Amino acid sequence: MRIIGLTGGIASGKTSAAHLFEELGAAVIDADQLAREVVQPGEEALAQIVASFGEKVLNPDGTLNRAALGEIVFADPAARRTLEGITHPAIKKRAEEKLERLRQAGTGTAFYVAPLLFEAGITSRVHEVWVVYLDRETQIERLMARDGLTREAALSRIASQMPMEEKRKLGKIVIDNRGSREALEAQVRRLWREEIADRKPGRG
Ligand SMILES: CC(C)(COP(=O)(O)OP(=O)(O)OC[C@H]1O[C@@H](n2cnc3c(N)ncnc32)[C@H](O)[C@@H]1O)[C@@H](O)C(=O)NCCC(=O)NCCS
Ligand SMILES: Nc1ncnc2c1ncn2[C@@H]1O[C@H](COP(=O)(O)OP(=O)(O)OP(=O)(O)O)[C@@H](O)[C@H]1O
Repeated sequence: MRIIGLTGGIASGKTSAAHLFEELGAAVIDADQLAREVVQPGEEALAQIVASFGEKVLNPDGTLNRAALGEIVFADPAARRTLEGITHPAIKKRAEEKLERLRQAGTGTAFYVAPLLFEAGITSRVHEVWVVYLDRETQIERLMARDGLTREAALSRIASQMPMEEKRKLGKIVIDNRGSREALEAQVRRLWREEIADRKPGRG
């Protein structure tokens, strides 16, 4: 099974691109989604987060208060590393399980969508890396609009990741998402045809 790592900066359009590949028939595993699964009530990672950050990162119903935890970790690199030390092993384990299931199902190509593919050193687990690229100003605008963040909060999230210009240089393929949604879709369709369907007929 060929595993393509799909990465890019925050709000670059990874999820949007992945959905388009999925519509074309690709298998997709999304690290952000796994990150949500591993902190559900009852999961070991949630207990560890509470032990490290206190009850203030919980909602009254016992679920993780993501906004409260986000405010802490995107303002404090040491706190972010603590959180990553808890969540990343659990995310990686779950990703391996999902990849194994896809492999057993005879999947040809799977996308592993992960914002921190380079930062977390997961590149060795994928066969190639594709990067969704965006210029900084559009990135700030889309991030503020999607998450309702102030410019300052958006900038601190962006600063917690490897700069987009660096990520761009590391991609085997760069998907340019500065343009419209239609332009993104056109690139995805072309890549699907040229890089996946024509190379390996059949499902993803
Ligand atoms: C801090 C948390 C609770 C904030 O939750 P929130 O719902 O606001 O954001 P969400 O999880 O949807 O992430 C949005 C984007 O933030 C960026 N981001 C998330 N975690 C990190 C991080 N540790 N470092 C840098 N950027 C990050 C990514 O680009 C991600 O796509 C959450 O992001 C989290 O648990 N992060 C730690 C786990 C992690 O590293 N996830 C990234 C996938 S491996
Ligand atoms: N070409 C585009 N034109 C306009 N808006 C777009 C375009 N592509 C994506 N968006 C919007 O930009 C925002 C970020 O896109 P998306 O959520 O796909 O990014 P992401 O890389 O998965 O982000 P994150 O790292 O935070 O998970 C979303 O609100 C999405 O709808």
